[in-house]
Amino acid sequence: MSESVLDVNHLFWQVEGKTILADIHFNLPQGQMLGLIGPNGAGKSSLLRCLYRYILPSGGNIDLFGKDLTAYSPKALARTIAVVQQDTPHYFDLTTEQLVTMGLTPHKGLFDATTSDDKALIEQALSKVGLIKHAHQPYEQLSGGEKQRALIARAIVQQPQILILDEPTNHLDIRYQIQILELVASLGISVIASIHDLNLASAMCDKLLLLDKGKLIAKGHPTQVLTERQISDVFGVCCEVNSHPQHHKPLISYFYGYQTSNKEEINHD
Ligand SMILES: Nc1ncnc2c1ncn2[C@@H]1O[C@H](COP(=O)(O)OP(=O)(O)OP(=O)(O)O)[C@@H](O)[C@H]1O
Repeated sequence: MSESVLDVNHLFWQVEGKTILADIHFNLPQGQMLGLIGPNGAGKSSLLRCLYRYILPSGGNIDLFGKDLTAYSPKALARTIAVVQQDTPHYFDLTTEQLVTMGLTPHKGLFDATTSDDKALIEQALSKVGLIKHAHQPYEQLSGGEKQRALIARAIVQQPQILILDEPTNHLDIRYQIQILELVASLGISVIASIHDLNLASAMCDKLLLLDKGKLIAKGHPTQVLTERQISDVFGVCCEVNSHPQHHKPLISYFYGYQTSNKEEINHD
């Protein structure tokens, strides 16, 4: 069995008297891609924010390579974990290439110059995400999907051991959704990503965590988590789950007609 890089034990987060995360426990095995799924407001971003130490949990603990997350210096943490957040931040005055170069920061001293190896790494990362042609364009001029890909290139340049992605595919067209997640999987590093598209999560992830109202409802292989019953209970939709013809993991077909049944309910009231 592969070694665990991240261990989360009995994690709680309360804010303003509300429990946002309750008793979350899981681990991330070395080299695996773990998908975080659940409806809006389930707590996915909050959990990821705890993992990259943006939020200090109210209880429980997070171990990174067997050491408490709070014991890491900011620089050591940045060398270990790269994060691509859900909302694209603003980087005025930077070209795409300069943004991607920022990935080197945790590996550099204050006066260290960019070496030819660094330049090759940056060019490779830009090429992997299909942005070579945009290298000298201002980052702010990029489309939403291009910005997302630039942030992934920056994370690649950061050479982390763990990559945390909060809805990495939300601005991407279907080709780039598949391509970027395949690229991330091919890096061979451990990944935890929140993903709204359950079929994409099924195809791309080794294991899934299903969250609802801050609680962990299910965890395991996609076939254990993506059952018709669980999808109906948590997302409130009817579906049929079959085996995907290529990867044989769950393929979900959704049924429609919720608006009609809502109207009927409203009329009955
Ligand atoms: N700083 C905060 N203060 C108060 N409530 C918060 C805070 N951060 C998150 N929440 C609440 O915690 C709940 C979970 O939010 P979170 O963003 O983690 O959900 P999510 O699963 O990522 O949702 P989505 O799929 O819509 O992005 C929401 O009800 C949100 O309003």
